[in-house]
Amino acid sequence: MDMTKSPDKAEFDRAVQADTGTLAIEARDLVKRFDGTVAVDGVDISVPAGTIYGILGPNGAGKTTTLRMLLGIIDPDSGTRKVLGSENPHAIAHRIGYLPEERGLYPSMKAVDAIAFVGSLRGLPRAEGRERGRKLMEDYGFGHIADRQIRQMSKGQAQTVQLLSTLVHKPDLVVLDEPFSGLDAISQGRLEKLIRGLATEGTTVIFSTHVLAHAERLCERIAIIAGGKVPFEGLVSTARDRLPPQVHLETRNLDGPWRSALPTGAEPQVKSSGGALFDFSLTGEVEPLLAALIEGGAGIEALSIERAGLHDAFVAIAGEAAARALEEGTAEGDVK
Ligand SMILES: Nc1ncnc2c1ncn2[C@@H]1O[C@H](COP(=O)(O)OP(=O)(O)OP(=O)(O)O)[C@@H](O)[C@H]1O
Repeated sequence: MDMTKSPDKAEFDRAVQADTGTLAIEARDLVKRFDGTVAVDGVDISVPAGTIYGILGPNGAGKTTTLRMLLGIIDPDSGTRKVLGSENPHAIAHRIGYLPEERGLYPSMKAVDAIAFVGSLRGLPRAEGRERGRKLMEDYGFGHIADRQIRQMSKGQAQTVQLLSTLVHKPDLVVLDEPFSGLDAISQGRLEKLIRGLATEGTTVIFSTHVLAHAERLCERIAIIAGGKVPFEGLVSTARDRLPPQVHLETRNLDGPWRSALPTGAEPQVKSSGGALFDFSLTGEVEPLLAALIEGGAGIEALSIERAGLHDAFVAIAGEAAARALEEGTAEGDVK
């Protein structure tokens, strides 16, 4: 599906620009081939400034390649990208923090020195980097290991230090490639909090993930990517609204005039107590349904109406195979 021409996306972009005048990232129709094989095939991305954005897809979908094109590490074969208002990502590198998929800091460096070193690559004087690095470590609850060498740290601790190093020069945009991979449940929760805090302070965050729950909890907008294509780009709520809400209804009575208010095909499961259970998709408004149930004497015992979750929306948008690949790519220990 060509989302560039999708009315809801075009409308949202216009609304975003009218509201804030700012998209931190605007990429259109990015294409990248490796040895003749298309890795990324027409990706569109619109990230409003100060928001959290997720690129969601299974292994090999094209997430890293997309992020690298946005950063200017590789150039697209075609398409356009504008990052923090610039069409040349290198010109604004000092305003970006990047956690690459490949992890690694110098093992012999102390944490504060490693953070200062990464900051210096983005133009921050080392002494200031060390000072800020210590503060970042303390704020994160890592003050007690600020002077420990990277080699003496656990994998998760070292990864967190690397993440903090991407923030030391106070970037306007933070790009995180699979930041949750390899972290235990508690560290993942703390990272979610850190990301939320960044956005609250006005920093734009874009991250890739193959775990739906992180995207669902954190993001305002997402791109769903599968096989290099983006079948959905937009608000998480818009993705969820692709599917009708699900109604679960329990009634004391089995029959009555109220039954005509239920969609055709909503077959009851008869309860031994005489009532019935119904599960069906809400096709119209809630109020008329509720009125018909009450006035028609259904005897409501329980009623819940649930919006579709991102998982079901993902299946509807990207298909069963992509959803299975997403789940299979979820490494053991990943927290959902
Ligand atoms: N430098 C490269 N040379 C050749 N093929 C590449 C290169 N980089 C990526 N690819 C291929 O492009 C496709 C997309 O890879 P990419 O790393 O962007 O996916 P991803 O969604 O980030 O997956 P993962 O989570 O596994 O890293 C894959 O088929 C991959 O094998």
